[in-house]
Amino acid sequence: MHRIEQHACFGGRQEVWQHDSSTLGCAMRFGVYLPPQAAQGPCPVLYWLSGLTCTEQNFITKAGAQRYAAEHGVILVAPDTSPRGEDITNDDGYDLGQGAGFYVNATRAPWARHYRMHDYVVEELPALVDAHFPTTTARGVSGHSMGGHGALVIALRNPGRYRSVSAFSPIVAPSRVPWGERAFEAYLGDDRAVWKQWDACELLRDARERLPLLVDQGGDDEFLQRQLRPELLRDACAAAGHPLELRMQPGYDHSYYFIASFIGDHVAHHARALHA
Ligand SMILES: N[C@@H](CCC(=O)N[C@@H](CSC=O)C(=O)NCC(=O)O)C(=O)O
Repeated sequence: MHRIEQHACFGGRQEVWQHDSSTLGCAMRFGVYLPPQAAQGPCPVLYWLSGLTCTEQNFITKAGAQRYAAEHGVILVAPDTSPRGEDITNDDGYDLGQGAGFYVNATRAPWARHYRMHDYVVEELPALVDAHFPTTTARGVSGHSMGGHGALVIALRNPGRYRSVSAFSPIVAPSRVPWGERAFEAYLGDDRAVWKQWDACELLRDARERLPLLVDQGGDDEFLQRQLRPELLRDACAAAGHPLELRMQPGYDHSYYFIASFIGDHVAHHARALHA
């Protein structure tokens, strides 16, 4: 593993690292923000999962989260959104292949060989982060859009592994919207029963842990009705008795301007659980 960027930032350091991933079978990059408190001792980690078309750069350059991570003494880790490389299967569309890993473990050829973003985010990356940086065992997970889906599904599939979860504009029911249907058919095949294992609204029914969900959704989001459908999450949480704070934010779109406007609330939400 080697460092490819280092910048002073709010008294701490924003870094980008590259390593060879055994899970994905390719080189991967991730951003890590080390708050000033990390120079004195271990800090908890908030994992951020970005959306379609993103790399490790979008969140670290656009969300403005470092200010709040420095305030709360939280390490931020932001991985890329898929395996990458010329020899890695891709698609011409922005919503499949590189930049669109959907945080699942693909089971279908030709995707299954490299597209294992769930295991990368849940197993390999935290082990690497914990070995190289001053971390405590407390972890939270958050993300945007495809990454919001990833955060919800990863928390629901792995009870006990995360202390907090939140999402911006998440794809809450990928089995029922075009982005998710296209990705799941390619990565998982056409058996929709299998898709349910990767769909937050389905997983909520039998969740073994009831971590409170904080979700922000822009009211003027261009993807609101066709791809995101937050009402399905509201209904699934109500039916399962799962705690949800769904905040509709009038006038906000799907962009990182929206994320930057409310990321402080999300970092504070995670910090409360991670420092408890
Ligand atoms: N029409 C866009 C679609 C890509 C897009 O909007 N990506 C979002 C996430 S969408 C859901 O996962 C994003 O975060 N983009 C990067 C950014 O910095 O804003 C296109 O064709 O690119």
